[in-house]
Amino acid sequence: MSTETKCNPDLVRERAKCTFDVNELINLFYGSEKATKERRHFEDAVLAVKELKDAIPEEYLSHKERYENGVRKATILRDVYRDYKAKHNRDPPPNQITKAVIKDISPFLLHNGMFVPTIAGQGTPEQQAEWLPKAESMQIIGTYAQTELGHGSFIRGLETIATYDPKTEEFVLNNPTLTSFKWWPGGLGSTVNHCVVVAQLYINGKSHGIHPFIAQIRDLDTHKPLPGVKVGEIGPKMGFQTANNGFLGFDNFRIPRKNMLMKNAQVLKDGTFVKGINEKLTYGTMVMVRVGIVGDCSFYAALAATIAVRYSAVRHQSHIKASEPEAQILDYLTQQHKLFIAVASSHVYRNAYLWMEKMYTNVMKELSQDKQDNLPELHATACCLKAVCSRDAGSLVEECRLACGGHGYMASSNLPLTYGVTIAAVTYEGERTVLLLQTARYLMKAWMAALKGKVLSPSVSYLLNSLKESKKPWQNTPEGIVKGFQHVSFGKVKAAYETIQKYMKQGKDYEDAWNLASVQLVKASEAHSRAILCEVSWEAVCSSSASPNLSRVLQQLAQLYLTYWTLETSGDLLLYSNITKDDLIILRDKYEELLVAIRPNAVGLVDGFDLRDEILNSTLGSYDGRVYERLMEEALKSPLNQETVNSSFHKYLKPMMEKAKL
Ligand SMILES: CCCCCCCCCCC/C=C/C(=O)SCCNC(=O)CCNC(=O)[C@H](O)C(C)(C)COP(=O)(O)OP(=O)(O)OC[C@H]1O[C@@H](n2cnc3c(N)ncnc32)[C@H](O)[C@@H]1OP(=O)(O)O
Ligand SMILES: Cc1cc2nc3c(=O)[nH]c(=O)nc-3n(C[C@H](O)[C@H](O)[C@H](O)COP(=O)(O)OP(=O)(O)OC[C@H]3O[C@@H](n4cnc5c(N)ncnc54)[C@H](O)[C@@H]3O)c2cc1C
Repeated sequence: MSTETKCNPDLVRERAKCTFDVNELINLFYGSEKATKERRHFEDAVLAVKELKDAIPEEYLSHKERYENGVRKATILRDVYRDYKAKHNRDPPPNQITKAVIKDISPFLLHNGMFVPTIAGQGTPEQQAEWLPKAESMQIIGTYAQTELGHGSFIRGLETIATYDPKTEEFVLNNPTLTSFKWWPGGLGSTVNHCVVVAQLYINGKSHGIHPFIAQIRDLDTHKPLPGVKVGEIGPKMGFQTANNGFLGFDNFRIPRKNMLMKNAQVLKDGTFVKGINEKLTYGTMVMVRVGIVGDCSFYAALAATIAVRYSAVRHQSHIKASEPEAQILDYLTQQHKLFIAVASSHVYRNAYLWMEKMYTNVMKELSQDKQDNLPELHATACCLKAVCSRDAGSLVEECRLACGGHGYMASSNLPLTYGVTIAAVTYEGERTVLLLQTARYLMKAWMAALKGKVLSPSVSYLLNSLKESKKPWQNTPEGIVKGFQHVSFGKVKAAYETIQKYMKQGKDYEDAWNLASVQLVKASEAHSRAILCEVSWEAVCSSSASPNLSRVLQQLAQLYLTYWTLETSGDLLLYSNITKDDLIILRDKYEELLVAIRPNAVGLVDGFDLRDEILNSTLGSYDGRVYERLMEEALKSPLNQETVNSSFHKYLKPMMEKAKL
């Protein structure tokens, strides 16, 4: 981190006000002092590589140049990872240094994030032994090719076909229609030479559902597409410019039988299909990534909050009192209302991620012993938390951007790109509504079980309690608010269920009744997610090992989250819990008190995310607060400022002005 010597005096004052030890917060957030040290050490090693520094900001490069620069840096970064592993005999610690290097999204994201994990999770030991060493060492580069032009959400509707030919013991891959073309996979455009292709399996004319296959699509020496492969890049997007998303189609492209990933289901040499214990295990990589996305949401909220809070401490505009100097914009309560929820939410998502990660690890362990009982709960929980956290994180980043006024609109603030990248998570890895409806299926089943008095899984057991406790008075405590959110979820689950029953009594079949109730079903899932986020984060704060000084501030943040959402969803609480108008007024006052209480620690709290200037990559958010200097320095890098008079003056402006004289 930079020293305080050249720091903006407002930030120096802010840091002096902080009531807790920032290093303690950093160590708590990242797990331990050792974890912090190792992470920083690795980040130092990456940032010491001169070739990773960009000569000019990415925004001035063409689409093609941006990609090429991204690949160049991704390969150097990969060497640093490899060297670290060789030296320390372990992988580098979890870190976000790719943000400092690639800025946008790495063309290797899908290789590391989905290609390798799919081989590890869906391959037999023999298949893992064949491909993992090559993939992990980057002898081969891959992606996860599932989505098609015509289908992304409904994966049973995918049209890519893998027909087994027992004579040659091969699968023949085909994309018979335009809509069957793979569309979106990261790195597919120009980077990868392999992919996991998700395709419909046909044996002797019979369909056996979708399965993952490994296909080599480009020559390893020339990188030319292999015969029978049509592949390319899909063009510019809202973000993900360097992710190199691509399209892909096969024309009678043959792959050996062993290239179907067969941990779950198998095709024997003679074409016999052996079903797996649960066909949904084929969707396993998506579950893993959905859990990871909750963690990503914590990072993006932290990044945006760090930029906006530091900027708001440096920025002065207007007066609170006419007699006093212009105020730091962070002193306006409205600004605190916009920003502190982003700080608080980052902690909430982090705790939810750690909680989900544990659930994921347990279920994976159980699956390895052929025990599947807790898989539905994992799937339902990962779906709704991914859906709610990504949408909320996107909104929080946008609110942080807006809170920086005009300068937040500058690319050099890094907030526009951060928004583009964060909001993508609402769609990828399962579109928000679609995932919430998956959770709703689970909730409806849980509700029916609750009505029968059955024992429910831990994440929905509150439905039973709420059934018993619906008459208890509201309590204006964090625990009371958590219960309140559970009552809202309970009320919405019950209402959605009863709506389905109502339509069925009117003669509709279950599917139509489901569709007619689906707005309510989505809202029930959202309420369920909010109840989980509130409960998990409050419990995490209460059981944390933080010192009293830090613990006080973390509790304030967690209470801010609870109170913010109570006020945001007060209508629901009035409808489904025993909260009263008076309780809401008390909580409104409490919320304002929390903003005021958190205010002196705002800069300390974002320093506690320990995001280096290179990761923030923002003129507005640097540790030293040299906002105006940086804005000007970055503007001067514009190619338009490298010449006094641009040629367009002579070509267009001057002739126009002269014509106007005639
Ligand atoms: C740590 C790593 C983090 C780093 C991140 C790096 C990577 C970033 C990636 C960024 C790039 C993005 C990549 C992608 O987007 S890849 C493509 C992702 N695509 C999707 O997510 C598609 C979404 N659609 C689906 O998942 C399915 O189609 C859907 C679940 C919506 C429906 O499937 P299906 O029609 O087959 O199922 P039903 O609705 O009929 O349900 C039947 C029952 O099956 C249960 N089910 C469904 N899915 C699962 C699952 N994954 N696990 C367990 N069980 C599952 C479902 O609940 C039903 O059960 P019941 O019958 O009991 O109700
Ligand atoms: C940046 C980015 C990167 C991606 N990377 C990859 C990748 O590497 N590999 C890959 O395979 N894919 C990738 N994808 C694709 C992504 O997984 C899909 O776009 C996503 O799953 C959504 O599917 P869709 O585009 O078909 O949306 P659609 O399903 O067409 O959604 C459109 C609308 O229809 C609604 N809808 C659809 N079905 C239902 C339903 N059953 N009930 C109610 N409403 C419904 C949705 O809610 C939404 O409002 C990526 C996408 C993005 C944006």
